Amino acid sequence: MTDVAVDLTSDPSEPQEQLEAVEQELQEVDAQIEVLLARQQHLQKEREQLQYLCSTNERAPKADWAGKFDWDHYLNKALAEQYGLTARFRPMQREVINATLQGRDVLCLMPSGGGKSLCYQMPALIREGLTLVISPLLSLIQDQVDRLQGQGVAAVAVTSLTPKEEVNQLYKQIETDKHLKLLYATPERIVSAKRFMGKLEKLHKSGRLARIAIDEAHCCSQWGNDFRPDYRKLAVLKQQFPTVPLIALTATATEDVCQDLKDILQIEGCERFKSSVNRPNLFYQVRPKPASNSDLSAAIASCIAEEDGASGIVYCLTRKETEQVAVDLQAAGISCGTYHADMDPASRMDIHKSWTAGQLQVIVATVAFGMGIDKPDVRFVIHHSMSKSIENYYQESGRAGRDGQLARCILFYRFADALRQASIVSLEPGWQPRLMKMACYAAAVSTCRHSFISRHFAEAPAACSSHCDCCCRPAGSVITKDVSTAAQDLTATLDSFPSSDRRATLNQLVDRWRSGKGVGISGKSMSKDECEQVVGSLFYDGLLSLEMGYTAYATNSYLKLSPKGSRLLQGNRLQVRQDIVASEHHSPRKSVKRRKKEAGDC
Ligand SMILES: Nc1ncnc2c1ncn2[C@@H]1O[C@H](COP(=O)(O)OP(=O)(O)OP(=O)(O)O)[C@@H](O)[C@H]1O
Repeated sequence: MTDVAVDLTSDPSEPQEQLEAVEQELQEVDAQIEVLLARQQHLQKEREQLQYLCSTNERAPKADWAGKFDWDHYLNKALAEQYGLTARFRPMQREVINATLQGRDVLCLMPSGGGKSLCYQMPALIREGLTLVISPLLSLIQDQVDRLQGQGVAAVAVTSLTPKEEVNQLYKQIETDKHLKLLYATPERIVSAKRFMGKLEKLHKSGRLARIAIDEAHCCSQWGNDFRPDYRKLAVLKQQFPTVPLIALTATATEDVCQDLKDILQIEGCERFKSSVNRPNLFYQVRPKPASNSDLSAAIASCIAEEDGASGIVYCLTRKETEQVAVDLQAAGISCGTYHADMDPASRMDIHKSWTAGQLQVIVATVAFGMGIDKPDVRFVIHHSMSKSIENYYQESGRAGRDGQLARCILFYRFADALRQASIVSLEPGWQPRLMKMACYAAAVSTCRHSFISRHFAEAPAACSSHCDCCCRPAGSVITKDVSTAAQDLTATLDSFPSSDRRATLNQLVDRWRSGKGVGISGKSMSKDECEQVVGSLFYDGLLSLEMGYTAYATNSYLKLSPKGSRLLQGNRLQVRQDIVASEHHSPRKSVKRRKKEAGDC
């Protein structure tokens, strides 16, 4: 910065020039002041955050979170009085609550239905101040607020559905009502409503913003199963309120996702609690999916008939499928309704309510029927088509058996569905390994399904106790078949496609193979279903790979010989698993009883 000396005795044209120079310099000074003020603000926040980290480290070096705390009595009392539960916490709940009450940032990984809501509601109930809860879904928010208000807890929500006049009223209440305990909002409100953030700032300054809870925190990560761009921007919360303890909760986060969400939410030094993902009361089963829609609907109807009228969900891939399956199930005498994103919100809510109240036995839905379903007695979740990842499947099927009683999770699978899913999700980042893993789960015939899921979430293999079809399968029901001749014929068939890309859709490949127009005749002797199974086996074993083709109207999945494939085929022998249990239909209750008698577990 230079000083400008104004000489008023010089040429009269000069003061004008000098004035301009002074004004210009003043503008520069203003700009610099702005930069410095912003820097000052940033440093003040950073100082606040560092002071907070130093003080929390001093206050609670490494507490025994399961130990005794001053507030134990109040927790037990609130559990009994507010929730009508007899002072028994579920695994990890007490530890999480203690850490957050101690002022720590917390990452809480608990399975679906494990009781995450209690972990942030309980501290809100027994302490002064307001807890801000960020939740992704309006229906989920509404459900929670209704329930809390029903228990006499002062909870409100500000969402896009709140009428404008009510928003103004709520903003006033947030400022003045010292008894308000929980404030629910969607991430969009944090990210785009400046006025809302302004209110939170004021609340923070007055010392009343007690904690922040981020439900379904895996939505922060693009590696997670439900990525929502606005969740990424929640970084602003720790930047604006560094001293306010933050608790992030999720049921489905792999290690990568955990790291990602800790970075995004800026809770690197948080306490992390993880309870096992294993849901021992769920019986997992995969059944071969019939090729025809009517056979499939009949198979689903027969699964439901085994349930003696108990409540359940059937997940389909598309809106059209939900409608067709619902018609078929109704024709089979099953009371059901559909739920998908194209329905108007009021109809969706009606169906949801009738199902929750037990007036409808089954809800046939797309995954739009998702987070926040809290019906404890769902006895079965049937997947008409595979999910796009293990995380998604775990979460969708996990809506069964939230009461801890035995429930069934049945997936109908055929290899074509993996390719169908691929064409739907192929624009999502990191979709291929996730889909591949899900296909491997579905195609497995002898790997314990509970262990498969546990390993996926980096846990030790779960003790299954015969709660999956693989562990209940009688010896000899799975054979290993030598399909090396078929594999060679199939490769030659792929080679007979135009040399520019040598790729084919599943139908093109199977049709040409069976017509014998490729090289070799093995395809001629097999049914379409068998051919599809062999192609699937080669895909899981890495001989075939996927390639996506995009046109203006459609996305197609093509199969190609992978580089690994041509290397493996040189040996000319290929062992491929072949599932021969097409006619096997387990009843888990019977199987579990039978297996317990046999006392031989997996
Ligand atoms: N300690 C407890 N004892 C008995 N029931 C409990 C306890 N804690 C929570 N619950 C009940 O368990 C059910 C599931 O709880 P909650 O909705 O918090 O699960 P969640 O972990 O958020 O599941 P999701 O991830 O599927 O939303 C609720 O009905 C809740 O009232």
